[in-house]
Amino acid sequence: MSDESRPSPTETSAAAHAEAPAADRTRARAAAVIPAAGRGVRLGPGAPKALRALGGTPMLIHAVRAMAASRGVSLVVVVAPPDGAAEVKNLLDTHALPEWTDFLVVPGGESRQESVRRGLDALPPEYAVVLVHDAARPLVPVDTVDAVIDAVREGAPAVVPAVPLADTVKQVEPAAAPGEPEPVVATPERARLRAVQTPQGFDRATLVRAHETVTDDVTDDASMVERLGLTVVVVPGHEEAFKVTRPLDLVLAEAVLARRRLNDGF
Ligand SMILES: Nc1ccn([C@@H]2O[C@H](COP(=O)(O)OP(=O)(O)OP(=O)(O)O)[C@@H](O)[C@H]2O)c(=O)n1
Ligand SMILES: C[C@](O)(CO)[C@H](O)COP(=O)(O)O
Repeated sequence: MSDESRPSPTETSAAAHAEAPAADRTRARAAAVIPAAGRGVRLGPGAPKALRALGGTPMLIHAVRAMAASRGVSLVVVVAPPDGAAEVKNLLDTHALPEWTDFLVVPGGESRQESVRRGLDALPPEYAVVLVHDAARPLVPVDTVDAVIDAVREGAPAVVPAVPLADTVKQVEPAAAPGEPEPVVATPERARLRAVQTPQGFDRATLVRAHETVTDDVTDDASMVERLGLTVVVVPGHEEAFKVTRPLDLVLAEAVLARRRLNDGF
């Protein structure tokens, strides 16, 4: 479908989707929630991080395309910066996106957790599988997205893509006062640690329950499911699914994109 004929994200209708049996996740349709409402303070001054350009295209559009590239994803819900929903709708209307995916835009909240919850609240009922993907991970390959969906469809309540660590990690005691040292209290066995990426995939009912139950601040959605006492399954992540957090990450992302364009003959 051309950009001109694709329905506006505001016009996308939940009724357009067929009902999937709640108990059968093997063929369940997946929706991706993309929290994109962060400021990007660690990236430095400028527009909200998701709206900053990567290879001339907003980072958010890369992230949306990464989700929509999967045939398993039939709805993408973008959680926009609170005052940026109109701009995000306009971006989705004016960039080429796969025709098999519908789009919704909702305003975000004060924290990532709150933004994800708002995205969940906007989901039409027929989606039994939900991915949560950071706008700040614009270059995740489609194979990683598909692996996460497959693992949820096979019955895991929660799935995270993860990679081994290159650095040794130390646990420290917080400094007693600013400028004071942070003594090391432990060195976890590196071979048992993983750096966790997104998209994280969930049985929808489980993720909704996790967000209703866990109210304290956490840094990812899977940890909320862990707190329910459920098992979170790990699938292989990908080095290109890194999070753009600091300025150097943007340099790396530009390089990865340039390499892809070279390989694709653009
Ligand atoms: N209130 C918030 C905060 C974060 N996010 C999203 O959560 C993802 C991961 O967060 P992070 O990389 O920490 O982004 P920021 O919060 O923007 O970064 P910073 O902490 O540097 O400001 C990002 O896609 C970000 O847009 C969100 O939707 N709503
Ligand atoms: C969800 C996440 O990307 C998993 O690694 C990460 O925890 C987000 O952390 P942030 O501090 O909100 O960037």
